Amino acid sequence: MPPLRRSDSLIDIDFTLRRQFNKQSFRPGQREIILAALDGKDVFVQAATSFGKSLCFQLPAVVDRGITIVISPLLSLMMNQVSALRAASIDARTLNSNTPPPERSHIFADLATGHPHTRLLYVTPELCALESFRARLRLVHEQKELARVVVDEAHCISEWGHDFRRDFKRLAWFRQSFGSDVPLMALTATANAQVRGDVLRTLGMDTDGLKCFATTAHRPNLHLEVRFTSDEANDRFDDFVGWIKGVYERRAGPERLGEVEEAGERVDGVAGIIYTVSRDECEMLAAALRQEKIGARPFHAKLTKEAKEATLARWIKGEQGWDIIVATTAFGMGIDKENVRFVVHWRLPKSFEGYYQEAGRAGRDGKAGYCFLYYSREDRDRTCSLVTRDAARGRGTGGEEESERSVNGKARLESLQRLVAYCEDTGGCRHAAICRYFGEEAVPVCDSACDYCREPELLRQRMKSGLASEEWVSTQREEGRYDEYWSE
Ligand SMILES: Nc1ncnc2c1ncn2[C@@H]1O[C@H](COP(=O)(O)OP(=O)(O)OP(=O)(O)O)[C@@H](O)[C@H]1O
Repeated sequence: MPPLRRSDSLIDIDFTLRRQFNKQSFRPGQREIILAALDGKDVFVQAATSFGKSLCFQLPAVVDRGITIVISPLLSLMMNQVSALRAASIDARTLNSNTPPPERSHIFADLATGHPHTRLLYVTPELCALESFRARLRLVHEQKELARVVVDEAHCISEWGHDFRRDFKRLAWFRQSFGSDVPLMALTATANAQVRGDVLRTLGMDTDGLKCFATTAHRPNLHLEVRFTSDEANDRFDDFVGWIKGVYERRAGPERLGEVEEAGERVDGVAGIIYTVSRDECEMLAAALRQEKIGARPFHAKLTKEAKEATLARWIKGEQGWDIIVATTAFGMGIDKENVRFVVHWRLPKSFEGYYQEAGRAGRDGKAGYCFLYYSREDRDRTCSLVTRDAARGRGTGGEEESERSVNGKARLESLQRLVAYCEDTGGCRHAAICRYFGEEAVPVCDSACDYCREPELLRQRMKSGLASEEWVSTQREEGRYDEYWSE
């Protein structure tokens, strides 16, 4: 039996938006998605980073009867969302490895009533694979109180995606167990046609009743640029310090200072993220920037939970000295700070999707965000050897796992190659290249928001003078210089 629904959701949603979510109006597309969900449809949402996808399942969860289960790949992402919802007096909770025992008991007792008070329960895909948890959900379903199942970052389902996670595939269980009684919603910012097809098939959403919403991946407020470099030039640090100090100087100048002070900001209060690939580089770079009196702090998986939480909280608050996070990719999806003004990729990321997800942390308030990526051919070879090594890891495991890994390895390598081609392409708009990558036919309007559209000739010159020649790089490669160079 399908869960009971409220019938007056049309009236409810504007009121709920203002009262519980403290937002004045829906962004384009949100209302339609929310109404389709409230209508009991399966919904697939593909929308650019910062579109406001979370509201599309959070609001129905508040308006509808029953509990909404949200499956998410990252603990930090779940914790951020749960604390924001609880601050808005919405009964949201999370069950994961960090959940304290009393909270865990509370959630289990709540589910055991069959009529849970919890509106949204965030869980990991691993938990959904456990029989004990499944039994609890069956009980809630029997009471017609399982309102919806949401799969966030749904691209993790597909081995053709850059973030494939085996346990996401097992989410097929929901449709197999509950049929169309329990509507599903899957959301992602980064899926190509193949990944999309996999998500829909795996979850059993590929039916006539499905409502698909896809918006462009284009983020017109992101200024995209590739900065070319080489091992020999080794000039990233000076280049970045020159750039950020230039930004501070302009903010301190007569034209901008009044505006900066009026907004209650500091001249050097420019929030940003620098992505590095290794822990050592992350630590060293943050320390070197602090030596230059730039407020940079490291963030990587080996820091204690307390250190990470403190760093994140101070950066989000915009405290002096905590302006820039220097991070490994441990700091990625789900970071929702609205005034991040720049994202720098210190080295070539491992995938096209990863790059665009991370760049998408900039400019979430709709104002300009600067995204530049330092690209060298030596890094290209290092990253390629890393991705190839990762792909080889599953060899010999046999069966389904081996075949998944081999597909995923191939997909990752392909994605990296497309990113390399993007970096070395000096013949067209960056925004258009990104939209093409995600399978869009329409060409976005760039309005000088990329290095090509601003100064195509300069871009070509910069590439010519900035990169090492292929001959040089291949000699180095043959000598094994790029092997085993990075440890994450
Ligand atoms: N209707 C709205 N009015 C104002 N702000 C909104 C609205 N909807 C969402 N937002 C805000 O937009 C920001 C981005 O939303 P959200 O985190 O859901 O993005 P997302 O689409 O999941 O992006 P990503 O894929 O990058 O994580 C949040 O701060 C959210 O509060």
